[in-house]
Amino acid sequence: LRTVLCDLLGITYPIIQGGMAWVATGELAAAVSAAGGLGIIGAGNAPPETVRREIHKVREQTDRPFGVNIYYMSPYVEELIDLVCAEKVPVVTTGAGNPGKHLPRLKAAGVKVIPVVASVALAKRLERLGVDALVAEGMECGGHIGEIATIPLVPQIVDAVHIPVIAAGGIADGRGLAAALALGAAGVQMGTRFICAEECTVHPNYKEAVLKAGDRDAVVTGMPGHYVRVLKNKLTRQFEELAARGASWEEMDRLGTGKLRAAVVEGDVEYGSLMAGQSAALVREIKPAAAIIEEIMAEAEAIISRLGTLVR
Ligand SMILES: O=C(O)COc1ccc(-c2c[nH]c(CNC(=O)Nc3ncc(Sc4ccccn4)s3)n2)cc1
Repeated sequence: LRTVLCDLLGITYPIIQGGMAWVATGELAAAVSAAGGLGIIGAGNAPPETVRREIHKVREQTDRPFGVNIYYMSPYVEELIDLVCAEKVPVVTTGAGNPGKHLPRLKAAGVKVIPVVASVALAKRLERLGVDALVAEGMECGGHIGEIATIPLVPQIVDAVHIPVIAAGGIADGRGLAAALALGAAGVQMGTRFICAEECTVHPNYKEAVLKAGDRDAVVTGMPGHYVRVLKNKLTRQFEELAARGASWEEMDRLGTGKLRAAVVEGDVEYGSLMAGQSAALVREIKPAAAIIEEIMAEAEAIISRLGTLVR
């Protein structure tokens, strides 16, 4: 099962691991890339020297393509663009902002640029600016969410652009990959599923919380324009109280700051921000990244061949 995405990025399987802040370190990205997917380092708000160390970790482990996700609310965006161009990072994904102004430099450095978008308008704007592909992220995803679910969003973006579209949001197994291909996507990006990869370096408590999550535990907190999907815990109840009394964005932001780190590094599952998507309830086991990818590919191929017989 190969798609245009495999040819565009030089990867074996059309599976991208999301560049989650604090979660997607070099260890995880290297394991996913070595297994034939595209591993991505999550730069988050980290300074360039930290990201450079993660890039070198990946390069020590594999020659396969990998990427860096640049979070456009980071104070280090300019330095990170310099870094990925200097390091000739094969792929850059971007989140929470518009990478348009950096495209000329990234393209000149031979970097493939794949922005994450949650709307058709932004998808069209970015295609016109010359990006190589797009991740269409439905609101089932973990972390900051848009307003449109994956099944309606992906085909609308597929219809609106001529570049490859990668489906994200609520996908964690071969059924999700088969569904994404049926929607016209050229591959999938998964975040929550890879939190429970053996090589992911988050605190075991965080992984445990994902394994235990049920269908209704990945709840939306925050306020209009700033919604974030996380696993229900004492922190989400504090956000609910703030929302109930009409707190300002600043108050919400103060409550949320440092909480993702608390969950990832200290394993604080009570008051940390356990960012995860609605697919958490589908993640039942911690496995090596290679096993996760192999299992998803086998399941998707079986479904697609069965669909063939059904249709025939
Ligand atoms: O219109 C424009 O100019 C650009 O507007 C945009 C608005 C939204 C997006 C967008 C949607 N989805 C994404 C990618 N998803 C995400 O970025 N998801 C995130 N989850 C949790 C985050 S919290 C965080 C991050 C770093 C450090 C610490 N905490 S970021 N980006 C992209 C562009």
